[in-house]
Amino acid sequence: MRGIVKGFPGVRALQDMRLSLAGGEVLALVGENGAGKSTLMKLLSGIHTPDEGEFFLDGRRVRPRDPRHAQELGISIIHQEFNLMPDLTVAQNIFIGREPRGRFLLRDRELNSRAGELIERLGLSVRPEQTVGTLTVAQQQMVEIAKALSYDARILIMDEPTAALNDAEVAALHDLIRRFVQPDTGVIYVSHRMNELEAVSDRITVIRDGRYVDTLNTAEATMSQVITRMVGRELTTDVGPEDVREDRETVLNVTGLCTKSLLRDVNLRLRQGEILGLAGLMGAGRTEVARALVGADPVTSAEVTLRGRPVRVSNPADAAGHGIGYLSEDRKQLGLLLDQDVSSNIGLGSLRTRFQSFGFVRDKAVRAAARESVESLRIRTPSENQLVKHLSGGNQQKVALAKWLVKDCEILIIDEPTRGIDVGAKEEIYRLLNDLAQEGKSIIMVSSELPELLRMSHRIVVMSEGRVTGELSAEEATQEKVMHYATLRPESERADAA
Ligand SMILES: Nc1ncnc2c1ncn2[C@@H]1O[C@H](COP(=O)(O)OP(=O)(O)OP(=O)(O)O)[C@@H](O)[C@H]1O
Repeated sequence: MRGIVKGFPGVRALQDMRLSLAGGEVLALVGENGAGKSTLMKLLSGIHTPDEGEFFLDGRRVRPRDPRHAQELGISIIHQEFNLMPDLTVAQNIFIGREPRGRFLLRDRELNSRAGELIERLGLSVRPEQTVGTLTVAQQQMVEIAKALSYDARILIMDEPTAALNDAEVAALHDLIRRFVQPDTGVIYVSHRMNELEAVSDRITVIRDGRYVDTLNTAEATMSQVITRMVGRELTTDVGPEDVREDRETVLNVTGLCTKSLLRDVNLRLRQGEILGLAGLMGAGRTEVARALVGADPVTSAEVTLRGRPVRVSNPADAAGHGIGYLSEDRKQLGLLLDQDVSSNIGLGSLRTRFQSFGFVRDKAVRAAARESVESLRIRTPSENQLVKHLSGGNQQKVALAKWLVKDCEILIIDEPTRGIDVGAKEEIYRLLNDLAQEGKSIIMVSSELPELLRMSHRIVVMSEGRVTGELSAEEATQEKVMHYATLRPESERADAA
């Protein structure tokens, strides 16, 4: 691709952009939130059309008109949010819209056998007749890959494919990518996770502010070179938790938290000014704890006290009323109003408490607070008046976080706060969280990125299969110790103790 220009109203998303993918390679595409990665990939896969620029495939000039045309050219894209039908089987999803004709039973048998071949070729751990809705996120992603392959894709684009995967699943995905790459196929891998680039890519193309910056050979590059090119400045990564005194008041105390589906007898204590990390593998129950605490899911039993006083939190609005903020891990449910502007979204949660006097909303104050957040979190937007739906994924996440930072909560429960957020902005968020803790706010942070938890938490509570299996202070916590507790089967632990 060369000379690519793409604009949206008020935004120059890409200018004079270029990119080349060789046969047999995995090319990583990196850049800050809003740098233009998704836009570039959407041009390549025919979702948007460029204002200017040329595409060449095997030296021949092409122009993907629409997604179907791109697919015919052998270009497939797997988005962060999958395009799968949960009620259909794996085989039906792979061949959706292309089912063989003929009698129903025969048709299903042929579908299953064709899907079976694909699955075997890729060595996937799913069966053709499984219903997609019952699969894990990692397995659903495998179905997406099988689907892309069934179109004889030669170029496979993966947009942040590991955002919802655990370490073992990431390794399995990287294996799969390696198997997919043949001399005449290639993969473009968009990710914010620097350590994965080293593991999976051959070359790394860096873009910044919609422009091409550089392409490096992964084997020869250091990650700090990549990061410096990405953010255009040196990054300091020295923040970590400041000490919290042991004698600080307990703000939130939870005992015997149980839910119907998963949680068994969870006990948690959160002190003032503390960042408490919640660790565990996917499905361990971390998100369930967060949701139960803010009343987003029903609990079967729990005793919750806030500064020693028993409280009952029956829904997230209730929680907010008690000064408990909750940032969901789910992008689609971040609590953003996509059709409203950045400023309204940031101010929304605090209208009554911060931005209202004599019944009038102080619009100027809301805008000033929004501008401050835009600056401190480096939210990439033409102004605070831009509609949130026009922001890139990572920038939407920042707006969601800003909403809670502005609201001035006593307790902040944040689930995967830096998912999809670029390295530079991560540092800003860590700094802000630390400042909040210093001011005496208390934070529960759920994250599947262990290095992030180890760096940020004063204490780490580890869960497995719906129970708390261990607790580690910042001094004693290591990756190995956390993993030990995270993989402990609570039953066997009890057997050990006996
Ligand atoms: N439909 C649209 N209308 C207006 N602006 C848009 C639209 N789509 C993208 N943009 C803008 O184009 C720029 C590039 O966005 P893009 O989604 O490509 O970034 P990205 O590099 O993928 O970011 P992230 O890492 O956050 O996913 C951003 O400033 C974004 O706000």
